[in-house]
Amino acid sequence: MKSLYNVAEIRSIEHTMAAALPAGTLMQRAGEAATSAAREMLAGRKVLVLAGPGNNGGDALEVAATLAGANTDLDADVTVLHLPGAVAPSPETAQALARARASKAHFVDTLPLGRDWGLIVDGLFGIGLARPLAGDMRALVETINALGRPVLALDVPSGLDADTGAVIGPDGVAIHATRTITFIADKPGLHTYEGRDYAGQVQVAPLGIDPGQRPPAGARLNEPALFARHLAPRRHNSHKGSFGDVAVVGGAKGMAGAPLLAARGALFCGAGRVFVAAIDPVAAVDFAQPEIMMRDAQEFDSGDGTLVIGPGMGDSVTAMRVLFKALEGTAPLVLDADALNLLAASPDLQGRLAQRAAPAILTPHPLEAARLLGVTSGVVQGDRLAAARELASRLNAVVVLKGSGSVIANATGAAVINPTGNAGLATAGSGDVLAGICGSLLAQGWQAWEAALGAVWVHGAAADRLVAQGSGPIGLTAGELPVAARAVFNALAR
Ligand SMILES: NC(=O)C1=CN([C@@H]2O[C@H](COP(=O)(O)OP(=O)(O)OC[C@H]3O[C@@H](n4cnc5c(N)ncnc54)[C@H](OP(=O)(O)O)[C@@H]3O)[C@@H](O)[C@H]2O)[C@@H](O)CC1
Ligand SMILES: Nc1ncnc2c1ncn2[C@@H]1O[C@H](COP(=O)(O)OP(=O)(O)O)[C@@H](O)[C@H]1O
Ligand SMILES: [K+]
Repeated sequence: MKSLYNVAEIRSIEHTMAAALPAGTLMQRAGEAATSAAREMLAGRKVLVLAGPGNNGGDALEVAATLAGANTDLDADVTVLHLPGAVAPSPETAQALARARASKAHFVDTLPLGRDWGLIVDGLFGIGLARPLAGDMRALVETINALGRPVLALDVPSGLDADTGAVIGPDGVAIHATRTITFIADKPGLHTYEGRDYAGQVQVAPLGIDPGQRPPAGARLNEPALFARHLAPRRHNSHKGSFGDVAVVGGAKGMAGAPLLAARGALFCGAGRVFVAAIDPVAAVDFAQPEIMMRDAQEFDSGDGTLVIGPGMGDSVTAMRVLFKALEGTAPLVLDADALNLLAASPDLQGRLAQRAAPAILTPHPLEAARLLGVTSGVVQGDRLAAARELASRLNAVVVLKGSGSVIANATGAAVINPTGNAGLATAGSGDVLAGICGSLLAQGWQAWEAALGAVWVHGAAADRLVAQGSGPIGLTAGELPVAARAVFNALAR
């Protein structure tokens, strides 16, 4: 299981472990693990080690001491930019400083000129960063980022909030790492919002702490194991009725494509029968996808089928009426796009949703989530896990808060961050496809929680597959996703 621990949880594990080990052991282990990572990354002799005032700086000093130690086979030329704080360092950091001072590393207090570093080790700040980087520290981070050299961040890229993935701001800066070696356990902020861009490749160094002995984490990374029980080869003796009906409700004038994309998402991920119930019907058939049955939303009765409601739906009286009827009914629901905006404008509809017994998945992007919560999208992005959990609990639904590192949360407070997907998905219509995939899995009998996890994982993996094949990220189109999702899904089911 890929657990994600927040700073309070990490501190508590650290506290327990430190009490059971000789002083300084954890920092020495952090230094050893980081040194191995540094050796793998070296792209030249010259190494710059940035050592800040706290224990993150202590880790960096351990790395410097080992890379430039008497026993090393490396011919590294190590420079330590040491930036001690006003208060005395912890005993373990003081010990690391003494070791680094006794090594061949040379110490400086301003950044040397030149840009030919074979590696930069970022040990400025870790999980103890308490406020935005300012003054000289800010200028240093900006200069380091402008050098464009390989950077190994220790624990967390300095300036990034390990809980939220936000650069600590307002208008903050953070180190852009090539790779982050994070200690004790993985952290949510490395995988969502700005975290993926700043952390680069993430490696976990457990420091000898047995994952089995850690308390349960508040969040985790999405992986097929979380929805694997629904992944089974199809029985020979099956028919289209075995895989459920999906009806996509949407498509106001000028937005007919959105429900078609959702319908294709549903079809290519295995729903038995797929309908589009259009608010403003424009075509009797989708010639590119004639399997999709076209209906008029005002007359359509979906029976027990799953409803995906919202793509391109608009905010007309008809749209409102159709949404109201859906909330009154007992069908499993996926609420997306305009359905979420209509919901945000109506506390009555929100109350009805919260009281439904049938499953519901909501797929807001950050602005839709902000409207539902009555805050700005900045507030939502500032703590994506909290926003997704709050929405899920208020509306008694599974919530997918979309964007880099989508967060899936449920009403009991569970939160999962999705690692698949890439910026190729930042294109109109990709969210519609996701909503359709969610509906498809619900229609095939998946529980809402697992349907959301599976759909988000497959949707992201489809985009990753397209990029690997050269069809993106630039210019990847939403219409390519359903076929790629089918390939991903079948590979999983096998
Ligand atoms: N303990 C252990 O067993 C282990 C710990 N480990 C390592 O320790 C790291 C946590 O260490 P930490 O708690 O010392 O915090 P850290 O991130 O170094 O920063 C705190 C310092 O920064 C300062 N400061 C904060 N914000 C600032 C700002 N904006 N601008 C300027 N200064 C600012 C703050 O000063 P103050 O706020 O008090 O003024 C304080 O001096 C963790 O990420 C991991 O790398 C590993 O070795 C594993 C074992
Ligand atoms: N940088 C990114 N990394 C991963 N996924 C992304 C990224 N940008 C967008 N996405 C995904 O793409 C989809 C976009 O959905 P949405 O914003 O609703 O767009 P639209 O309404 O145009 O379809 C979501 O699933 C979102 O998580
Ligand atoms: K750091």
